[in-house]
Amino acid sequence: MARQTVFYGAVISPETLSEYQAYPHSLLCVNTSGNINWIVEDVVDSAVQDLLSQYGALEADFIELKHGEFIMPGFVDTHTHAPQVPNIGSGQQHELLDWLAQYTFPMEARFSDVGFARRAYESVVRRIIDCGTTTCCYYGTLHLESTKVLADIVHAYGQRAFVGKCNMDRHAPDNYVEPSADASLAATHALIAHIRALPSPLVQPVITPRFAISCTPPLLGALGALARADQSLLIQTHLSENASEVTFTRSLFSECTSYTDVYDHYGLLGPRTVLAHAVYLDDAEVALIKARDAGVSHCPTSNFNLSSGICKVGAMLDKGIKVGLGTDVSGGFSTSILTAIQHASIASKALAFHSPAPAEATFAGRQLPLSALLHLATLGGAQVCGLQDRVGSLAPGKAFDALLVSVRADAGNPGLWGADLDRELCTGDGARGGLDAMLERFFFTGDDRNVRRVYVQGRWIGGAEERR
Ligand SMILES: O=c1[nH]c(=O)c2nc[nH]c2[nH]1
Ligand SMILES: [Zn+2]
Repeated sequence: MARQTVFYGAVISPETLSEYQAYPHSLLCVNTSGNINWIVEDVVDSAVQDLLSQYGALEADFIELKHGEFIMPGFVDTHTHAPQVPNIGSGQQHELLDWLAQYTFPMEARFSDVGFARRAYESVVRRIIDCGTTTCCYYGTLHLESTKVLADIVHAYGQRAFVGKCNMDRHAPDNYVEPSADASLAATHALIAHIRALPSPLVQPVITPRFAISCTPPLLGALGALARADQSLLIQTHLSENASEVTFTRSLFSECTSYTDVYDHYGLLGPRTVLAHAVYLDDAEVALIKARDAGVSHCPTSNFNLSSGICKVGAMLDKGIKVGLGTDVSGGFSTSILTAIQHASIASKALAFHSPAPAEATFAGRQLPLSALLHLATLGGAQVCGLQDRVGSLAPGKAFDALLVSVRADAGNPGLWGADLDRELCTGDGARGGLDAMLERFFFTGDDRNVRRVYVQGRWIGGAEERR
């Protein structure tokens, strides 16, 4: 941003799993570095000029939000596969291992063609940004050059992201497998060097062993050693998604006490590890994840779609485990975290049908409240990828990674027209001025039409409204 920008209007931001801030009339100032400078809540119109003067912001760009619009933190997608976006909506009658073999590996293999990868990734990244994802953990394919292209595109489009070259040296088709652990490691190093040479630090590399089945013990060991040697690297992988996968993994690693223990054994389980799915865990595995302070990416759309199962998120939250949301395309059929929010809510309700809440539980066995859904989609995701001090909520000193959301009729989403017509709903009673109702409607009936603007580090990078 060349100048400071001040937004005047409704601001929503998570605080804890049980509470969030919702102020209908805030002033929020973004400085020229794209960080939030200051926020003043509950500002009446007549006080705006005085406050701008007091803060030395009379020259700032001034954006006044309309009735039915609000600012909130951008979504954090803690797990998705960029090369699988072209496969969205196909092969969904299969469970994980058949789906990988019949649909996923053949599509990913096509990314050996760098030209194909460039065309695909340009549209994939644009689509994910326009859904409101300001930080994204991306799996690429096995291919070094194509994954460099993915990182370049993410960087050029201005999204905050982690980009990983998938590691896979066994149990894969001949045309889509790495020749050795050494080759896989060398390509991983080359991708890390490439990403770190990009002009801005918004894009970071991530160690990406596909899952234990796909990696030989020497490869897992080498990646664990890399993670130990470079403590700034994130690790992402899949854990315990599907019953057949768990059985196969246990047969491959009989020396380990559990699937989770495989990653721990090879030095891949720590505070910077993002574990996608975590559906079939026993108590000892949950305790191990907590002890290592690893984070879980809850991917409910994928878990329903591939008939995998339901992650017991509430129980993990009660234990203090970090949890965020993942779209997991194309196991999941939507690039939008809004869909993951909807399915996280349904998943919690489905669990509650069968296992009512224990007396001491806050979240286990209960439907997730709106506050927890907001937290999972933003600050929880930021915690999972170690970015909680930079993003995930709106506070002075943090980066302005944010969405300008509209639930107005002119956003063009017929599912939300009532929110505009019904001023009582949007205005509401009391200090929160109907913001709870607007947020709930956005989460459950909103889509990318309602994501009017997407900002990362103060830069307007996408959304439905045409950029200047
Ligand atoms: O949902 C998933 N998508 C994948 O691509 C994958 N690979 C291993 N395990 C996986 N699970
Ligand atoms: Zn996945």
